[in-house]
Amino acid sequence: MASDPTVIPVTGESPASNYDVVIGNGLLDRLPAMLGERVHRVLVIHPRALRATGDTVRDELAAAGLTAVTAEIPDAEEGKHIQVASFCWQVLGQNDFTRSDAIVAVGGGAVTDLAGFVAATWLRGIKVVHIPTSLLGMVDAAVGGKTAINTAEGKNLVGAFHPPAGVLADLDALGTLPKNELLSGMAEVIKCGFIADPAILDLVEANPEAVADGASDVVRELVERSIAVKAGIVSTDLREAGRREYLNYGHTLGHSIELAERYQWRHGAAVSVGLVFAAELGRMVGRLDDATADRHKAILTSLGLPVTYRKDRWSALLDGMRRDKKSRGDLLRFVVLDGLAKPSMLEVPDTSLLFAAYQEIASEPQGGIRLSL
Ligand SMILES: NC(=O)c1ccc[n+]([C@@H]2O[C@H](COP(=O)([O-])OP(=O)(O)OC[C@H]3O[C@@H](n4cnc5c(N)ncnc54)[C@H](O)[C@@H]3O)[C@@H](O)[C@H]2O)c1
Ligand SMILES: O=C(O)C(=O)C[C@@H](O)[C@H](O)[C@H](O)COP(=O)(O)O
Ligand SMILES: [Zn+2]
Repeated sequence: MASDPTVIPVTGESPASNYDVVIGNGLLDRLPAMLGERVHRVLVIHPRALRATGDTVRDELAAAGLTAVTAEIPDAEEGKHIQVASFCWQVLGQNDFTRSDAIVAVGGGAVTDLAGFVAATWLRGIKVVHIPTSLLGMVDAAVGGKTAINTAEGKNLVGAFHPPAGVLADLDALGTLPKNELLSGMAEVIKCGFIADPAILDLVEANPEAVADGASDVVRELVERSIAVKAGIVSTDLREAGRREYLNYGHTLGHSIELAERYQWRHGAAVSVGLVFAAELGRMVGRLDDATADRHKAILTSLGLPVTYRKDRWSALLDGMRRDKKSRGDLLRFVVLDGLAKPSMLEVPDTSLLFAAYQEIASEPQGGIRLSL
């Protein structure tokens, strides 16, 4: 039997921008109240693959007396494109959307990133509510207000901070999520374990089978703990002036792998390799103990997530990492651990250190195929 929803509050930059992340089963009846009384028109943005869910959300809004239209966008990273944003702006314009209207994003992290970006830019900012349907969307992308599209030069290079008015994480959605997508989301869950909440790591290690079952109580606890980590950080540093950078653990190399793979790797798979790389960096500079460094590879491997990448791609990866948002001029910056749940920043003026750490995770080219998740 489904238990009561859990509500995790997120503090915004002003009291009016505080919002809730609600975690539970079937939560759609809460959507009209989350949108608020002033909203009359709603654009529901969903990927082609989730048309039925998008239609259900539209019908729920219509039943509540709102004017609801849908915009169907390409699936996954193909949706995070300027032409897709432009298509959504066109739909908003043709339907006379005003500043008191809203967008509802229904889908994985790619959809919440794109829809959030459209909401941030239409009339310089309208309300958005996220209904994440993937594990990764629930534990990470829908929370915290980072929105983004990709460009030819790299991942998430254009975007805005635009927090949602609320998030409805309906765990029932995980029932149809393919297993590789569930595991991709687990990479971000494990990231939260290493940077802030080691109980997450203990839970994953103790329950390998339950972790792969989206309906398990273990997955619910992992979702709640991960959202609590993210909510705690973004509540104090929305615009990434400081500790929000820790949420980027594993992403400097991870995003570069996604670009090198033309977005054919799942985000979490690329982050998984990036986490092991960051652990090796931390170990090499003498900050991270061997046991915690080794734990990265062990826990990610136990889930079937990749922990190595092609050695012939180093130069392209380095180019990609230079465009990471944590870079400052020619200086590359990485999140590393000084110990379990002790994230810190490492400035790397000399790329030979990065190359040395990369040797620890480099594989023959065929490794990339085996690990594409
Ligand atoms: N804004 C942030 O803070 C943040 C955080 C983490 C990741 N991200 C971004 O999120 C994206 C990754 O998110 P993702 O892993 O959810 O990818 P995704 O949105 O591409 O979804 C993955 C796949 O799962 C399918 N899917 C989603 N929900 C489903 C369901 N319930 N049933 C069946 N299929 C379903 C989607 O259609 C898609 O094919 C990346 O673009 C990443 O950069 C953003
Ligand atoms: O919320 C954050 O901050 C994060 O860094 C979370 C990451 O998991 C996420 O992938 C994010 O989109 C990366 O952001 P970027 O600033 O490196 O584009
Ligand atoms: Zn991420």
